[in-house]
Amino acid sequence: MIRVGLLGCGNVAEVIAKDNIGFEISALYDMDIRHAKHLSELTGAPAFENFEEFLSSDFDIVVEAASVSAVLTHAESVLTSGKDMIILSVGAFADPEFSANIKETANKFKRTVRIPSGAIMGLDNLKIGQISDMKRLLLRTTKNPRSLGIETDEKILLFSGRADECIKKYPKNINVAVALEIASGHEVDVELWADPEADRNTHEIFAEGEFGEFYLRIKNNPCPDNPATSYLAALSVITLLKNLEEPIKIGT
Ligand SMILES: NC(=O)C1=CN([C@@H]2O[C@H](COP(=O)(O)OP(=O)(O)OC[C@H]3O[C@@H](n4cnc5c(N)ncnc54)[C@H](O)[C@@H]3O)[C@@H](O)[C@H]2O)C=CC1
Ligand SMILES: O=C([O-])CC(=O)C(=O)O
Repeated sequence: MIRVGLLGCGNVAEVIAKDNIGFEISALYDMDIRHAKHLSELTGAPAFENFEEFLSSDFDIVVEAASVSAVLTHAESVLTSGKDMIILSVGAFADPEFSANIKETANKFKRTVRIPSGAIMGLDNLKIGQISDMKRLLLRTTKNPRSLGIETDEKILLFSGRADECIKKYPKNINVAVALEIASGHEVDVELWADPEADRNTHEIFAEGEFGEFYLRIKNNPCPDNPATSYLAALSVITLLKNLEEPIKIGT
């Protein structure tokens, strides 16, 4: 059975820890030790205060559900320690230097970094953008102002521009845009809306290219303890782990 070390023991990690299908939680690390200890009580896995001790303990793969800054700080040492990694805070890859360095390190140490589809769908076949022309790719995300850390009585456009700029301003809310960029191999335009009427996190994807046209809208239920994060993001990681060692892979 795959043994998982959780980097980040918040809201997504708790869903993963509770629904461990085909894998076991073997180590826990969070910069807030209380969060790691809470999951330790649920899973029986040890909670580490020191990142190096966490990393050298006995498990196969680090599942990151922490923050963009945690990825920037720790991803390289995870790979050099000989462990694979699943990265949910994919916004870190908007930094081209970091991205190139992780690719080089993963190659050198023969490790794999997997980026789950997270809070969106449709990512698999948008990869065709890597080999065929795509002339429009837009992500329109709408969340409740509370999730975005602001207050407003009316629906407002908070950001319109490139994904790599948006993730700098909203690192906890728009990782999906960077996932779209990596999958499609194209720049993504982003609109981020705050809507006080929104009780779900909605992502709309508009794509147009050599293949034809594509529109997708997903209305995500929020996670129980963090309305900014969609429940789907946790399900996506669990499903990725469940299928990790399957010999037949589905999806592009
Ligand atoms: N790719 C995607 O589609 C999605 C990505 N996300 C991202 O996943 C991550 C986890 O989300 P949630 O569980 O809802 O967040 P959360 O805020 O509930 O939990 C994050 C946990 O990580 C810990 N943490 C943060 N920075 C850390 C660091 N540098 N070192 C160690 N621990 C650290 C925090 O103390 C907290 O316990 C967030 O970065 C979020 O933006 C969330 C939803 C969708
Ligand atoms: O959970 C979501 O709907 C999207 C999200 O927070 C992110 O991409 O960072």
